[in-house]
Amino acid sequence: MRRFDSDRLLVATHNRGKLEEIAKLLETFGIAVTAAGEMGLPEPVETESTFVGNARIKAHAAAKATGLPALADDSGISIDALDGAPGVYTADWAETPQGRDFVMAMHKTWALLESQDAPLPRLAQFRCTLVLAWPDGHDEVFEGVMPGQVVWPMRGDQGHGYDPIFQPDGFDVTFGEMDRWQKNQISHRADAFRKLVQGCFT
Ligand SMILES: O=c1nc[nH]c2c1ncn2[C@H]1C[C@H](O)[C@@H](COP(=O)(O)OP(=O)(O)OP(=O)(O)O)O1
Ligand SMILES: [Mg+2]
Repeated sequence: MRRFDSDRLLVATHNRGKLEEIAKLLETFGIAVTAAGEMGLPEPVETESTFVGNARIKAHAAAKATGLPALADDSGISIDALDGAPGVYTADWAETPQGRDFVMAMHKTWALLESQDAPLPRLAQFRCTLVLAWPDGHDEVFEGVMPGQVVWPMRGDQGHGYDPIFQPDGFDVTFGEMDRWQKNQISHRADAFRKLVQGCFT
């Protein structure tokens, strides 16, 4: 495993909610973040059907374009009663001609569960795959998971994406109701970051 040895890391995401969480997670280790958007890097098309495949596309595109190591996060929610959907397509379910609409996507998700009469609790996992890529093509992969359930109605406005309908195991609040930095200590992203830090920063 290759060690990352700098006080600044390029993060290949165009999602502001994710970026804030990642910046906070890295701050703990004295690492500042540069976002791909700030460097004018384009958002690559995510053509793979796995989290790791799409994280690799994003991380390697940014590393190649800049000559710097780059970190990408591909994530999503997998719902048991929907055979793991939306999964890799979590962001796609929110796409509209006007941009992403997560409220619409959450309605769609719940309506689908209702139409299938899915039993309660509606078990689900948030997953996060991190890829740290170097310009020479080498990379490291780390995966995190947070089990929980999809709930309705939507609750809370603290987070981003599908946070208002995801209640993590062991809590009676949704990610959307949780203090953002508390979420950031227990989430799928935090789980993957713990492994990244163990593998590459220490
Ligand atoms: O902690 C989370 N809390 C709520 N929702 C979340 C979370 N983590 C991922 N999600 C959802 C929304 C996101 O849109 C999609 C991931 O899609 P994904 O392609 O990995 O990210 P993205 O397109 O938003 O940004 P980018 O690819 O530039 O990193 O899953
Ligand atoms: Mg994306």
